[in-house]
Amino acid sequence: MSIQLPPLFESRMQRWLGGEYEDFVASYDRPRHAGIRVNTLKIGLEDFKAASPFGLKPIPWCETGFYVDENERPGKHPYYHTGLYYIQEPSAMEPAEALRPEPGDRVLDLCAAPGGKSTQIAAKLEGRGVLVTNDISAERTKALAKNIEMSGVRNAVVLNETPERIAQRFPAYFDKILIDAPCSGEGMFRKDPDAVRQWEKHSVEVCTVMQRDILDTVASMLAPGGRIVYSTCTFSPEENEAMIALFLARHPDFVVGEMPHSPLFAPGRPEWAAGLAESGGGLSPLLHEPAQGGEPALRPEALAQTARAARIWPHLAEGEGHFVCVLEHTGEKAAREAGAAGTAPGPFIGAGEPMPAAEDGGRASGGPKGKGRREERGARSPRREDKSAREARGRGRDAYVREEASEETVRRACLDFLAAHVSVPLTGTLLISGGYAYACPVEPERLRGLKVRRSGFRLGMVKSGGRFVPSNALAAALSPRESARTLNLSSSLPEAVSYLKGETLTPGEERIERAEGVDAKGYVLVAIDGYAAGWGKWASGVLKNEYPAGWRWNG
Ligand SMILES: C[S@@+](CC[C@H](N)C(=O)[O-])C[C@H]1O[C@@H](n2cnc3c(N)ncnc32)[C@H](O)[C@@H]1O
Repeated sequence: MSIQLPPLFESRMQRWLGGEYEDFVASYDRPRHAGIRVNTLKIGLEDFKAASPFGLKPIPWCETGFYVDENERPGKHPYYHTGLYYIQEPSAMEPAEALRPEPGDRVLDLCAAPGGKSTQIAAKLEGRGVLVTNDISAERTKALAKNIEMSGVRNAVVLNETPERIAQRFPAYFDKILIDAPCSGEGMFRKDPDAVRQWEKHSVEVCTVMQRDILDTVASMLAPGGRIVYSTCTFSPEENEAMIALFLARHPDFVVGEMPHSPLFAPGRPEWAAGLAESGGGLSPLLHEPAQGGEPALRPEALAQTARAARIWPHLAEGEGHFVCVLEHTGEKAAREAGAAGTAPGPFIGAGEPMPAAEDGGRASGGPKGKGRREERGARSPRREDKSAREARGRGRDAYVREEASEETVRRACLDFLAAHVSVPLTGTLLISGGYAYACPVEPERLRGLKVRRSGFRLGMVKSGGRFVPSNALAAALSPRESARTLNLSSSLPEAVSYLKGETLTPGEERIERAEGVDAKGYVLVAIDGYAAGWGKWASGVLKNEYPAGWRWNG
């Protein structure tokens, strides 16, 4: 075997798997499986299948997931940069499927970085409802925010907080919560040899204490009748079945729910956890703590429920090792009125004068722009549009400089920019935070005092001289028909990669597609094969590249 497994891990697995052990270890010598998940916020599934640069083989438990050949280098295609797909390990696609988020839900993804499952949840929300996505690691939330933004998500808040502090602000708030728990990572030994080295450090003992605390805190954030999905990428029963059974003992208002794809996966193994408790063995100190009333911590009826969880085994499925368990709250779900606290309060654009929405809301509708585009945009009066753009410029400079980008200045500049450049039905509260304008999908006061990486959909900021600079998050979330000006590049020509590398392009004026009455000079949405990538600023045949340094194509 090419991987040196920790001896303690080997002996434990041998004991539990018995005759299956040989097949299990043999899987370490087989190549790992690579997957991509189509981002339906930006492209329809059928459109992607038709346009895919890679051979696709469906992943049976995720409709939008496909096995791909890693040698085709999916991270090195312009479509990756336009957020058309996310590169994700196939088994890791199951937890968000089991969560079953629906448009309009309030969802928390607590341990979210770098954002594989958050982007999957966001696609399922279809831009409606709220996604609060969090990670305790400040460094890792940078990648999380980037992935959320590159995927064109408009209704997410990105936090960098402890579960306890989030719970103080969001009691009984969420319909669905995903805990992709920090774990000892045994299921990643094949994918990531470093996980073997990390096993001692992120030991089962340490992880179980963290997992117990996370589960208890999360329970207080779930609305009655809500659903939690708990997942790990490890095999140890202490972190899986035993963890769930201990949770059920402390929280009798939860039951283990059915897994949506259970026939595809192996069941949970309650008997392994029971064996640990009976032998007084096991690597978790929690197994030896008596529950309330002096009863044994692991109760048989709670353990029995964990057979309904799913184990994904590398020797039985085409994916790495995972454990996924659905926890359903038995309380009654309360009906929520549209616009009730915490849901998006409604369009804010144009100070109560929303621009007309694209017919389909503009999502998943990118694609090559048809003839009809100008007609659709014609719904917006070109005269009004021109006037508003002129006013924004005219009022501009001096006023902005004098006001030193006060919140009101940023707010006004943002609204002016949106009015002149995009027609997009934004909802939420227009919030100014850290100099940036955001469309915030939750009541802003909930975020007060929290460490926030993104207060919502980042729209842009005012720079010196009073210029409003739109964010790339705004560009990535638009479809070309929602932009006043677009330059469409072809993925089959070097210009697409040049743009993604941050280079200046020199497109002629005739290539700047624009709404009626809009001249070519100014901010242009740059799209690749009809899918938005970022901004450029066009003047006199030169497109200044505004693609952010941190997103650029390397190598
Ligand atoms: C398995 S990874 C998450 C992967 C992620 N869900 C995805 O799909 O891309 C676990 C994450 O939990 C975070 N974490 C660890 N302890 C945490 C805690 N107490 N609260 C929130 N996040 C935590 C780690 O920083 C790590 O990024």
